[in-house]
Amino acid sequence: MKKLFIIGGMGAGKSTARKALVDQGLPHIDLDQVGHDVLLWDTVKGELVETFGADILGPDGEIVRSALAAKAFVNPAETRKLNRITLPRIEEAFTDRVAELESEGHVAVVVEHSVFKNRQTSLAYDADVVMAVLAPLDMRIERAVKAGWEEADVRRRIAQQITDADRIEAADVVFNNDGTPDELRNQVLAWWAEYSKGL
Ligand SMILES: CC(C)(COP(=O)(O)OP(=O)(O)OC[C@H]1O[C@@H](n2cnc3c(N)ncnc32)[C@H](O)[C@@H]1O)[C@@H](O)C(=O)NCCC(=O)NCCS
Ligand SMILES: Nc1ncnc2c1ncn2[C@@H]1O[C@H](COP(=O)(O)OP(=O)(O)OP(=O)(O)O)[C@@H](O)[C@H]1O
Repeated sequence: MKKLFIIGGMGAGKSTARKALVDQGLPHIDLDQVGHDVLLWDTVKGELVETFGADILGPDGEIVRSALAAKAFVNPAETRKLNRITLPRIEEAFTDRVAELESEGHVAVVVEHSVFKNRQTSLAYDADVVMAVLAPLDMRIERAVKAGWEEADVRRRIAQQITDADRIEAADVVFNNDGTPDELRNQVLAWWAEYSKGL
C-alpha cells in the first residue's frame, strides 16, 4: 500500500488537496485528528498536565486544546515539550491504522501531515510520495483566519513549523495553491491520473 503524504503549512490547502484524492476513493488519515485522539489517553494527559499545568484541563477532566495551544506554541522549547509527549503516541496510533488499511487491501492511503519535519522522522520515513501544498504566507494566514482561527495563534503555530523552502526540498511533487481551490484540485487530479497508472 502506497503512503501518499500531503504536507504544507497552516492554511496552505492540505485538506483541499486531500479531498480531491479521497473523492477518487482513497482512504485517508489526518494526523491532526490522530493527535486529538491521543489527547484522550491517560498517559498522554498525565504527562501534559505535569509539563504544562492542570489549567489545561476543563471541568470534565479532558484537555482543552485551545488552553494547551496557548502554552505550547509560545516558543520552540515549549513546542518541543509538546511534541516529545504527543508524537510517539501519534506514531503508535498511525502505525496501527496503516496496518488495518493494509489488511483491507487498499492500494494507497493519503496521509495529511501538518507537522512534517523531514523524511527521516519516524512518521514519514516510509512515505512513498511526499506532496507539498504551498501558498504565500499572507494568503495562508488570511485563509486560516477566514476559517475561524485567531491571527496571533496562526502566526505562533507557523513560527514553530518548517518553511516552504524546506518543504520543497523534501517533496517529490509540489502543488501551488495560490489560485482557486479548483485549480489546486485539478493539479492534484492530474498528478493522480499519471501516478495511479503505475499501481
Ligand atoms: C496543541 C493542540 C492541542 C491544539 O489543538 P487545536 O485543535 O487547536 O489544533 P489542531 O490540532 O487542529 O491543529 C491545527 C494546526 O495547528 C498546527 N499545529 C498543530 N500541532 C502543531 C505542532 N506540534 N507544531 C506546529 N504546528 C502545529 C498545524 O498547522 C495544524 O494543522 C494540538 O494541535 C496538538 O495536540 N498538537 C500536538 C500534536 C501534533 O503535533 N499534531 C499534529 C499531527 S502530527
Ligand atoms: N485556493 C484557495 N482559495 C481560497 N481559499 C482556499 C483555497 N484553498 C483552500 N482554501 C480555504 O482555506 C482554508 C485552509 O485550507 P485547508 O483547510 O485546505 O488547509 P490546510 O493546509 O489543511 O490547513 P490547516 O493546517 O489549518 O489544517 C480552508 O477554509 C479552505 O477552504
